[in-house]
Amino acid sequence: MLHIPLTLYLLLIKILGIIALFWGTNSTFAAVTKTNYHYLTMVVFSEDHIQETRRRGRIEVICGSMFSGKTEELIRRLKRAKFARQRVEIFKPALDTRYSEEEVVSHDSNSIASTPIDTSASILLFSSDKDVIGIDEAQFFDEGLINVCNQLADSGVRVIVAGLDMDFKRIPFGPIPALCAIADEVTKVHAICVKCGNLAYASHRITKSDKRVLLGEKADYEPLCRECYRKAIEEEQTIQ
Ligand SMILES: Nc1ncnc2c1ncn2[C@@H]1O[C@H](COP(=O)(O)OP(=O)(O)O)[C@@H](O)[C@H]1O
Ligand SMILES: Cc1cn([C@H]2C[C@H](O)[C@@H](COP(=O)(O)O)O2)c(=O)[nH]c1=O
Ligand SMILES: [Zn+2]
Repeated sequence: MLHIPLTLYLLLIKILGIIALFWGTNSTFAAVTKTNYHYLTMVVFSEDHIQETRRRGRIEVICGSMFSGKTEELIRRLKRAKFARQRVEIFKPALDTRYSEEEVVSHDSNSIASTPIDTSASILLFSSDKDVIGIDEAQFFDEGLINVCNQLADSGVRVIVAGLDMDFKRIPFGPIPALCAIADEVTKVHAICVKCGNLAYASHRITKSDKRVLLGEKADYEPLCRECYRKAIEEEQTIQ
């Protein structure tokens, strides 16, 4: 097959796509080229850049199990906002001292400076004149966070919230479910199930403890898919 570089191929498809859009006939060529054009623009040019840079209030939620990449995705969006010279502030619950007291840190050691706070009300105190607010580990905040996020978004701020959607028992965690309901956009991310390699959606607790809040990482939790989670719980129940 003729080897054309990807960029040239994309350009060609784009030009053909534009011709096909104007052509407007129902010929097979037009239909196929239009489909290709829409598919490629969807897949290759999927960055929603306008939403990122235009100052418009909105709530984005990034949720999923442990190790699913929530913090990495949060840091990625916040760093891009900083590159766009937007005024960014990041909060995390003061109780989350796992990797650092001052920074938001991912399992892969990506980090960004943050302000640790005890209650959601403090967010409003530190958010004047900000364009973008990031909040990590939001499951640990009080229910007041829902109103705080709405207030910020209504006043034109882009709010990006990351947090666990479920606790280790798979019960919806803290303010996250309500935040998903009021969000403009929800991104559900997945880890890899450590037992079978499928997509994981739950955080199975390995350590023996029934407390809802138990800070930890790989020694205490493992990401599992639905089937492996069910089997793990069944095994635990037969041992008891
Ligand atoms: N089972 C796993 N599945 C996916 N990523 C994993 C797994 N175990 C470790 N990781 C690492 O965790 C990183 C994601 O970390 P992070 O963004 O802090 O996740 P989260 O905030 O959702 O807990 C991945 O890039 C990967 O390097
Ligand atoms: C499931 C579950 C988790 N936690 C804790 C464990 C970690 O310290 C954080 C989650 O961090 P991550 O960035 O999502 O990996 O929450 C908890 O206290 N209770 C739970 O049920
Ligand atoms: Zn599995």
